Parts: sequence; structure tokens; C-alpha cells
Amino acid sequence: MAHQDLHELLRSLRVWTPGETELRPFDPETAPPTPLALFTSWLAEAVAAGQPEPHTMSLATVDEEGLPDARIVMLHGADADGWSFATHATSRKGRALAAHPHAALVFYWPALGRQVRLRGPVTSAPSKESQADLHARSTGALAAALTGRQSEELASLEELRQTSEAAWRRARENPSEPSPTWTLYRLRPETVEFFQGDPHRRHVRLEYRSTGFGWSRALLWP
Ligand SMILES: Cc1cc2nc3c(=O)[nH]c(=O)nc-3n(C[C@H](O)[C@H](O)[C@H](O)COP(=O)(O)O)c2cc1C
Repeated sequence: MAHQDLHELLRSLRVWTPGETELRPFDPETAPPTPLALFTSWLAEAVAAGQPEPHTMSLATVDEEGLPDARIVMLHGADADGWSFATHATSRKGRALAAHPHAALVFYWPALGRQVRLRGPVTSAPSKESQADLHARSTGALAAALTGRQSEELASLEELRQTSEAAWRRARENPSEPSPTWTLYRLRPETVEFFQGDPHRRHVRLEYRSTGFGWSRALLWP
């Protein structure tokens, strides 16, 4: 596609159009006292609204050299201990988290015009818990973890196919085979921002800030 076509295409695309886009209003006065409670109801509403894959999120990290990176991962859980996701400790993100155990998570649910952003320190769960979390998931998830070598340079797709096929066989034959580098991480948020889009661009942004004992809340200009 020519450069000009791309710019024209981009200008023709819309996010929210007044009079056309219907987004439900969000009254921050009615928000619950904890971000976990609001997140739980927003996720349920995203599922009910038919948002595809609402449990996927961007994970942003800072690497050994202080440079940022981001990618999509799946949310494995959220509770008082934090929002959890899993990956290989030896992957790029795993190495970044070892160097800088802080991260940001971003959810975007376009069906509702909603975004949720979290920032905070990240800890890794003990190996036993990480393996139990993996073994509670699908055969495909275990096969992917057993394939391993995530983020290493791959010589050919044929090598991937052979390794993956062998990993699928092992996952089917031994559903509790460990994947030693597979690690469950928890981000314990210090701030959680809820963004409700508005067709007139009067987006509502509510930020929860951890006080150490509970949460304070503030509105932010959009
Ligand atoms: C929808 C979706 C879900 C994904 N979920 C995960 C996940 O839960 N864990 C994971 O390690 N990679 C997941 N990935 C792959 C990552 O985005 C990324 O390509 C991979 O983890 C390597 O990232 P890294 O090189 O920054 O470590 C997912 C990708 C997509 C598109």
C-alpha cells in the first residue's frame, strides 16, 4: 500500500462518532472502593458485550538497558495479591522483569470504549504454584510451554513444527510434565486507571492510588 493510501485509510477510520456510537456513561460517584471490584464488573460487562478476548492485555516492561517493550499476554487471575500472567522466565520479558521488576498492564475493550491501565511492582510465584497454574490450563498451553526457547532466534519453521509436535505428544501423554522456566507473575498495582470513552471526547478517567492501607481516587483530565 502506498504511503499516501495508508494516511488516507487512517484518516477515514473512526474511534467514536457523536450521534452514532453508543457508549454507556460511567458515573465515578458509583465506583466501588477498590479497583479489583470495578475491574471485575468491567471485565464481566466486556464479556457480556461480546468483546473478543477481553482477558488479553498489553504487558509493558523495561529491559536490562532501560528500554521499553510491550506485548500481549493473557490474564490468569486478579485478586488482593495482584493481577497475574504467565510466561517463560528466560524470555525477553522474563529477563526484563528480572532486571526491572516493575511493569504496566493495559486492557482495551472497544465494544464498551473502555481502557484499564495498571502499574506496579511484579513478583514471581514459587515454582510449584507456577506449574500448578500451567497444568490447570489447556493441552495447547502446556504444549506451548514445553516447546520452550521463547524469544530465542529460530532457525526455521520446520524446526518449530518438529519441536511443537513433540511437545504436543508429551503434553497429551503426561499432562503434569513440568516446564521449569514457566513462571506465574503477579503485578500488584500502585495505580489503576479506568477510562470510559465518550463520543464527545469527554472521557471519564478515574484513577485509584494505593495508599498502602487502602485506595484514594482522583479524576483525571482526558
Ligand atoms: C492473544 C495473545 C495472547 C498471548 N498470551 C501470551 C501469554 O499468556 N504468555 C506468553 O508468554 N506469551 C503470550 N503471547 C505471545 C506474546 O505476545 C509474545 O509474542 C511472547 O510472549 C514473546 O514475548 P517476549 O519476546 O517479549 O518475551 C500472546 C500473544 C497473543 C497475540
